Order: sequence, then C-alpha cells, then structure tokens
Amino acid sequence: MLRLAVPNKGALSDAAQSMLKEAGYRPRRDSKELVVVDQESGCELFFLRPRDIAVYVGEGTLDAGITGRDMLIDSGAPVEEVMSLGFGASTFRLAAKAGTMRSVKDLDGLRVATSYSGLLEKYLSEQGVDARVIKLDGAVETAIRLGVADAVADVVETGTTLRNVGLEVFGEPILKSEGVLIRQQSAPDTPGMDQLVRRIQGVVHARDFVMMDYDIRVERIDEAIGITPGMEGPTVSPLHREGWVAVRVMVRRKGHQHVMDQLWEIGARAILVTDIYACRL
Ligand SMILES: Nc1ncnc2c1ncn2[C@@H]1O[C@H](COP(=O)(O)OP(=O)(O)OP(=O)(O)O)[C@@H](O)[C@H]1O
Ligand SMILES: O=P(O)(O)OC[C@H]1O[C@H](OP(=O)(O)OP(=O)(O)O)[C@H](O)[C@@H]1O
Ligand SMILES: [Mg+2]
Repeated sequence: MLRLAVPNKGALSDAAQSMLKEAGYRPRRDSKELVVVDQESGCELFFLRPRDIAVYVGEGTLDAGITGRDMLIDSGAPVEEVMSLGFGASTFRLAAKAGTMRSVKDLDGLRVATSYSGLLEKYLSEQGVDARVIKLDGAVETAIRLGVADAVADVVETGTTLRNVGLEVFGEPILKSEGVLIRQQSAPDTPGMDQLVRRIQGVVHARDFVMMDYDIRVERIDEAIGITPGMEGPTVSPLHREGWVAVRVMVRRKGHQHVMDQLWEIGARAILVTDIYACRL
C-alpha cells in the first residue's frame, strides 16, 4: 500500500483533502480520524501536521505527502517536489516597522524572528548577512512590539496580519510558495506512486482547463486551430451543415473568454464552454 501524508490542520488542510477526494481517495469521516485505509485505491492516508510531513517523507517512513514548498525547504529533509498543486499560495517575506528597513543587508547584526528558521538561515547565508535568528512557533508578527526581534520573516498572503500590527514588508520576496506533492529524493518508482501522480495530475488539469466546443467554416479551420491548438490537436468533426465543421478542444480556464472573443472574430459560432469533471491526459 502507498503511504501518503496529508495536512491535518492549517491553511493547506481543506484544499488538500478536497483534492484527494476528487482524485478518488476515501475522505476521513471527521477531523479526529488520523489514519484512513483506502483498500480500493491501495493507499493509506496519514493525517499529520504540515510541518512534519517533509520529515516523515524524507525518512522514507511515508512514500509521499502534501505540504507547502516553504515547509519543505525549511525542513532540509531529502525530499523532492513532484508537482505544485495550485492551492495554498503565499510568499515568504521580511517585514519590519513601517519605514525602518529597505533591504536584507539592513539586518546585519540585528535579530529576526521566524517560525521558518531553516529557510531564513539559508537565505541570510546566501545573502551574506549576519543576523541572529529567533525561532518562534507562530504569531511572529508580535515579536517586534514585544522587543524580541527587530524584524520578522513570515508567510504573507493578503498582508492583513502585517498591516494590523503596523509592519511593512521590505527587501525582495524570499520565496514564492504553494501546496506541493513531495516524495523522497531518488526513491524508486512504484506502481502506487505512478497512480497517485496520475490521479492528482488529472485533478490539477481538470481544474486548469475547460472543454470548448464550437462550429466554424471549413476554410477558417487553420486559423481556429492557431487560436485553440489543444493538448494533442483538437478533434474536428463534420457538421451536417455544408461547409462547416465542429471543433472540440481543451483550453486553459484562465483567459478562455479572450479565446472565445478571438474565435467569434473569425466567424466561429455556437461556442460552448464546459467544466471538465475528471481527466487523465
Ligand atoms: N494565510 C495563508 N494563506 C495561504 N497559505 C498559507 C497561509 N498561512 C500559511 N500558509 C501556508 O500553509 C502552509 C502551512 O501553514 P500553516 O499555517 O497551516 O501551518 P503552521 O503555521 O505550522 O500551523 P499553525 O498555523 O496551525 O500553527 C505553509 O506552506 C504556508 O505557506
Ligand atoms: O497575509 P495574511 O493573509 O494575513 O496571512 C499571513 C498569516 O497567516 C499565517 O498565520 P496563521 O494563521 O497560520 O497563524 P500562525 O502565525 O500561528 O502560524 C502566517 O503565519 C501569517 O501570520
Ligand atoms: Mg500558520
């Protein structure tokens, strides 16, 4: 059985669980269930703290897991990113009292509080900055007001938490993070792992793409295919109406209205867009 780690709490938990449900894995009945055995899929799901997931996978006790890219780098565990999952996007950034700092270099000799000490120490040493890292468990934004640190390094999504305590980001973003599927570095391929990757890839594609159908005059088909090339070329079928064909093609969800405008301009009609429920490409 494939052993898969899933975040049991926090910002990634709900999105990870709905993605796995969509991929056909058995969901847990309630939040107190820590292990789910899904016989049909040949998979055991372990519900763990997102921060611990890279550690388990790195040790090889679990085959794969879902966590954040920031946590994966922070752990320093020997794991690799298999694919990004399109949820849990955030940026890891430096922040300080508004107007007090401009670049990471300003931190030389100062104290920076974070709950991602591995990630921050790596960044500071790459930047050649000698600052003291104060490791805290969470709510690090308060550390400045309480005099424990001169700056913080933390996850920023909307920026609301920072604004609420009068802090402001400075310097370059340290890392763009999102939810990722991970596995142990250089672990051998197994059939269970291939199936997991294909299933999750299918969900990511089904969310990223829509199905587009339209009718167009035969002489405009090359232009139409230029606008909607599809994954492996669109399906073109004859229409009962003389001189017309029907086209069926996958299109990126983002920007699909613009594609419809372009198709309309070259004479396409009956343009329909539908969601893809599931797919395997
Ligand atoms: N507000 C947010 N928006 C989007 N992603 C976030 C947000 N906060 C955290 N994340 C991401 O979610 C992942 C896990 O963070 P989370 O906050 O759930 O864990 P934690 O801080 O260790 O746990 P807890 O907050 O329960 O102490 C990280 O990859 C992080 O980048
Ligand atoms: O930019 P924002 O949208 O405000 O989101 C960022 C906040 O979200 C996370 O906190 P979380 O709720 O996980 O609490 P924690 O600090 O205890 O981990 C993160 O640590 C920031 O504090
Ligand atoms: Mg948190």
